[in-house]
Amino acid sequence: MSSEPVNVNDFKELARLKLPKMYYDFYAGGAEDEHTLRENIQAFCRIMIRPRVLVDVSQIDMSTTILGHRISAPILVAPTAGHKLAFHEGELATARAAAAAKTIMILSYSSTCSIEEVASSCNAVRFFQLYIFKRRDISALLVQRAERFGYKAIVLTADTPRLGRREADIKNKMIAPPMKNLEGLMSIDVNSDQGSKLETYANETLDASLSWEVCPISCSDSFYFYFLSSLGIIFYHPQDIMWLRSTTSLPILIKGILTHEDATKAVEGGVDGIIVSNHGARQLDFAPATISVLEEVVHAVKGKIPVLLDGGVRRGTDVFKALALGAQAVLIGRPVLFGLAAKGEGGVRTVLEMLKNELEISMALSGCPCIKDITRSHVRTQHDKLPSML
Ligand SMILES: Cc1cc2nc3c(=O)[nH]c(=O)nc-3n(C[C@H](O)[C@H](O)[C@H](O)COP(=O)(O)O)c2cc1C
Ligand SMILES: CCCCC(=O)C(=O)O
Repeated sequence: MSSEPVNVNDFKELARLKLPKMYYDFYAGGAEDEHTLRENIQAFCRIMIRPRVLVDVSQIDMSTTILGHRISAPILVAPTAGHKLAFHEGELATARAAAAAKTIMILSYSSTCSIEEVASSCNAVRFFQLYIFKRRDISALLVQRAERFGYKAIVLTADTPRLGRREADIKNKMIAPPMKNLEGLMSIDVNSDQGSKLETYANETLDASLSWEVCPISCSDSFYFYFLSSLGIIFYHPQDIMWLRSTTSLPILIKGILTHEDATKAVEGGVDGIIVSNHGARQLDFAPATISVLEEVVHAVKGKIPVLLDGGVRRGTDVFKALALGAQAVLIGRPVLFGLAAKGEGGVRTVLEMLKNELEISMALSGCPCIKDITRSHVRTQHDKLPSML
């Protein structure tokens, strides 16, 4: 491509030209037939915006607050593995770009720069994404390191009891990117010579028994516990989430929720936020497009905790649509990786700026000067029956 990129999608082609095929496929690919990968994008296209005119939009304020942290726009950096496969400075470059954009970066546990290196590289607000390993002591240690180094929340990814079948990675015999946080704790080498080594590594190490299973809350020394149980009232809590809580005082968000059933369990389980996500369509093919189930989750949550969304966000209008359907903010995954591969830190900055600029113009042209002005009535989904469609 000879000309400069003018939108986020242009970065994908630039990245393809720069990256070795194995890495490009790893970043771009989805699970199996990639039906959900396409749907994540196409479902946004089926939603129309209902603009209002003659609203004073001479000042647009995109700033918002997530878990008490003020950011310049509701667009966060999603946790993604292996940034050094894209650019030699890896997550340090991404973190600096997030700081420049005044937004939050969620660092993947499988980052190629460590929790500590990223913390000292910039003053972006950072969250830390976690998987729970069979070796729980290692997960607990990572959480404690993140907390000590100033990360502000733990994002527990719940959609990966096993790694999805990413067929390009299987064909390419994808190797696991070097995971700096695990140095000295766990080997990422696998014996197998077949298929995706990343998949083998993940399936050997991640704890697939993680569940919502509940146990009675253990506060046996509490007067209230005796009092309430004497009335037959007992509180039950999901024990795995309780375990995570016991390792940290940070807020916990659950990433990978797609149904009202799980959203309700998350609220009852006392988590601090939900990320509606299908892991960028890399796990279960034929999982629904995230934007198509956002409202279902938002209704179940009833405003008790923040709901965020990722998957297929490529335009400012996509951000606008997600906010109209009840998300507090969105996360972007691949656009950041493609920006990083194409132009390093500057590429990630440009990607974030492009989306912010597009959101700004979408708000202006829809008659929404502030984030809170974006409401459900600013979009029309295929399920809405409006007089204009009858
Ligand atoms: C190359 C790649 C690596 C990823 N690694 C992780 C990860 O380590 N942990 C995680 O929770 N999600 C991971 N994800 C999923 C993202 O956090 C996010 O859900 C997804 O990329 C959003 O969709 P989008 O790429 O269409 O924006 C990864 C996604 C990609 C593309
Ligand atoms: C075991 C590392 C998994 C990284 C990941 O979540 C992804 O590639 O989607």
